[in-house]
Amino acid sequence: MDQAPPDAAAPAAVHAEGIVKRFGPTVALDGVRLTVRPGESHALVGRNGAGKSTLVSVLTGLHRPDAGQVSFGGEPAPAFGDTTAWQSKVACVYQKSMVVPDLTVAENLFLNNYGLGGSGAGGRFISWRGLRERARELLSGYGVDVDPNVRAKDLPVEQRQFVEIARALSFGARLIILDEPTAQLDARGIQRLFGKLRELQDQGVAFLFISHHLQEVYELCTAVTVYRDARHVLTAQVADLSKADLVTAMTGESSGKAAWHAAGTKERDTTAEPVLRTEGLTLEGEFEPLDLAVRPGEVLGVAGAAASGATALGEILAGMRKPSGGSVSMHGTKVKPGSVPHALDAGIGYIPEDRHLQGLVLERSVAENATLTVTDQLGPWGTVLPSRTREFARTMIASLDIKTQGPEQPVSGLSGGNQQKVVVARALARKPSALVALRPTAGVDIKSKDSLLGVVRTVADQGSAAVIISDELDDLRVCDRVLALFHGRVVATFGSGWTDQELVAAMEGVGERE
Ligand SMILES: Nc1ncnc2c1ncn2[C@@H]1O[C@H](COP(=O)(O)OP(=O)(O)OP(=O)(O)O)[C@@H](O)[C@H]1O
Repeated sequence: MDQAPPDAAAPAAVHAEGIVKRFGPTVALDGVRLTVRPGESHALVGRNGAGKSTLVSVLTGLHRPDAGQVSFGGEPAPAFGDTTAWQSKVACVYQKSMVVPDLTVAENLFLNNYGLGGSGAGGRFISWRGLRERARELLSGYGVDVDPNVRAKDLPVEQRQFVEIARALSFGARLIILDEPTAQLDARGIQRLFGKLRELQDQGVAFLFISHHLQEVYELCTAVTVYRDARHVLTAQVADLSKADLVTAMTGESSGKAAWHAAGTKERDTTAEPVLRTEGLTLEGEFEPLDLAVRPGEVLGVAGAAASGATALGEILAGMRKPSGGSVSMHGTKVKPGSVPHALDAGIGYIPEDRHLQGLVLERSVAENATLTVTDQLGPWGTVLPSRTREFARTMIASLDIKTQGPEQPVSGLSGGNQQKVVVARALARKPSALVALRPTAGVDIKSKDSLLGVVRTVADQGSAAVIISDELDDLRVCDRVLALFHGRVVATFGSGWTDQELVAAMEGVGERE
């Protein structure tokens, strides 16, 4: 941490005090506070459901708090509903893009703000050339090297985030909230993002950083605030707080060492017939022909960063995409390619990466979502008995530690990490013979991560096969064997006992090991 210390005398970039927010019977925030100083990079951490996203909604004017005050730069927050005024104070870069995919970078930068880009005619006439020039100036002013003529949808995630940050700064905001900004970035992308954030901090921009990756908190942030069960627990300088103390503050328990369910805990029959097999499986432009064999009791890891082809592999195994060649078989029988129902019938359970697009029906209850794939087992002759659905959901809620008011609560009212657990519950509901998980712990807190990966390990120990596709080292630690994919090619194979450095190097295409 080599940044200059934030100016303690200057008014806080944001100060929130006594914030209370209720959703029906749920108290999401119970009198919490937060202060972020100019030029500071401040982490907000806590377990799933602790109240982080709710605070972000309050700080960005999306939710009106039931009690408490917010100020920016020493001035009271704008009136509720005055969107333009809020935009001039604060912006949040979400995992989900806020830019309009079909518009160019320049258009996105000056969306609702054309006067700035044009001739100053108050937005009545748009000077496209002026717009582009102004966009170029603005981006280079913040040191962002992105072509303003490119459509937003063609930008890599990292550059899209830069554009969103530049856009917020152009509205006058001096506080940027980053909600899990590294979720879709590879190691180099993360370093570039962090480099950019440090530069902006030196110019006095303040960041509130929300992440479940504690090592990123230690790398980037100067201060940290912990919420637990809707309450403020601690604010400290990162340098003064050990990781163990931070985890204790988050969980309320003395942490000890996380009990990772290590690979190879049980003797396996290495001659058993594979449950899941691929032969010459390939998707042109994504990955080269791949022969995989996953035996009962085995967890196979496929390690690969964004452009490795790993995601496409997972989607093909789940029947969501068609391969351009080769086959997938279950217990020796070929599975019809590109068909989710056939994959399900063959016994393949799938935990998708994006819970919103592929996982959940948000307005339906936890119970309904958790049982979507097993409605045929919930009552006689195709009926669905609500009592059985609820009972099933209760078991899942308990075993996965899902924080919810109960099985009847709509999934839209759950925190992000708890929604992800419902997706996992749904995949497990059918008791799959092969479980395919794509970055299963994205957005899940450190303690839940442990129990979730433990569930995958248990499913395998009970005789199923499991494939975990991820670039998260913690996800891969439960695996018995890990293949590293780089640009669509297996570049290394690891048994247990790999080091973080070796695996990262292989995923980045700079280390080879057979
Ligand atoms: N719209 C809503 N309706 C009902 N309850 C809600 C709503 N939004 C949030 N909650 C509840 O408020 C609590 C805090 O949720 P919040 O999303 O702020 O947690 P979080 O700390 O961001 O969690 P995560 O790390 O999982 O994203 C949770 O119990 C959640 O179920």
